[in-house]
Amino acid sequence: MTTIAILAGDGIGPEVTAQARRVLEALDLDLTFEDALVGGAAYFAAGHPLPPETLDVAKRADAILFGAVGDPRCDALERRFRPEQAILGLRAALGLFANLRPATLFPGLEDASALRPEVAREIDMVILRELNGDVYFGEKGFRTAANGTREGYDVMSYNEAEVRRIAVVGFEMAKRRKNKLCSVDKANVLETSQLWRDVVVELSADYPEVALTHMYVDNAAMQLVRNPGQFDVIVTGNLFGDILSDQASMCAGSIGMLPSASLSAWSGANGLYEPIHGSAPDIAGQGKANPCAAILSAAMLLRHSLNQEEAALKIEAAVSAALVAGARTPDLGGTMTTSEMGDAVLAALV
Ligand SMILES: NC(=O)c1ccc[n+]([C@@H]2O[C@H](COP(=O)([O-])OP(=O)(O)OC[C@H]3O[C@@H](n4cnc5c(N)ncnc54)[C@H](O)[C@@H]3O)[C@@H](O)[C@H]2O)c1
Ligand SMILES: CC(C)[C@H](C(=O)O)[C@@H](O)C(=O)O
Ligand SMILES: [Mg+2]
Repeated sequence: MTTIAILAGDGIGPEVTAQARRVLEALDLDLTFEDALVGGAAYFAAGHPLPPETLDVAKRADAILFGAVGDPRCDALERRFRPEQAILGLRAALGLFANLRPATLFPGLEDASALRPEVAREIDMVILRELNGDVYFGEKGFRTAANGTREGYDVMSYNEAEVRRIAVVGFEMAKRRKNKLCSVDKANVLETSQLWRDVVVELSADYPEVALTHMYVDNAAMQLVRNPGQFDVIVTGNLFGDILSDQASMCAGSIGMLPSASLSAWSGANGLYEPIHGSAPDIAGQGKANPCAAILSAAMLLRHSLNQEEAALKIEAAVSAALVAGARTPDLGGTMTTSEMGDAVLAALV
């Protein structure tokens, strides 16, 4: 029996996850679903954004389908109680260091992209984001200097083992795609990035067939909108990957279109799958959220954790067919509700 943990979370999380679940159920794969509270929903119900029972459910499951966490009512809480700590806690507890964020333009979405159609059409990349280190997990705090000046700090660091294991995934992915790996850093300013670059260069000796390039993150942000077609696999740190992937989403039409897989090993066992977007409090409860990123995350779950490539392709083809047929939520310029978009994908599932 295969168990999928459903951690729907806050805001539009439960709305989009429900559609992804419907699609998984329709495939008749003999999956069992186990729901657990996470984020603000868990804080209000159980006093903690990642209660031990939820972590247990996540650890026991064969894979996790995650919605989103974040609730404006929690923004003033002590940090350890904030909803966002739940996703950070899961990534750390499960050792999910490799975050795959594919960005492709589905046919017909040229008009939704923020780029000119002929530029947008070329997007077909994966942003591989390191997920267990960087400034996210360094020492952090507030302090007050003797003169009363307040200071906040977050230490950025990577050790070479952390860089090497994500770089290996980057090279391996590039080998399975177009043999192009672009490592994005800020080595002109940051020692963390200099070590990152040195380690990536050392490793490249093992992958002579992969064309390795390096790009500073500010230039990468510019190149992503100038000519996204130049990228195949981008490998980068936690913070840069977070920012660049939101940016890439608008090149591909909408933040509601980009799925992700968070893996603890190249094989993908026990992964966590979630849209790259957040809980979108501005549209929560209105049926406006695009469920495609969540549905496509379910496809990634089948591919990477359950070894069900055929079923994954079926879901991706159904999303594509629904879009080609004109199915659109408001973010894509349409009027469909979240569940109508789910209906359209289900109807296209063959
Ligand atoms: N992994 C996660 O759980 C995750 C990811 C990002 C942000 N967050 C949290 O979500 C909350 C809101 O953050 P934010 O507003 O910066 O980012 P967001 O991604 O939630 O929303 C940004 C903008 O994109 C829109 N949007 C997002 N997803 C959409 C969808 N599926 N369909 C249509 N439109 C969509 C929103 O309406 C909003 O205008 C915060 O608490 C943040 O910390 C959580
Ligand atoms: C909610 C937040 C902690 C998270 C991140 O920064 O990783 C989000 O932006 C994401 O992209 O998954
Ligand atoms: Mg983000």
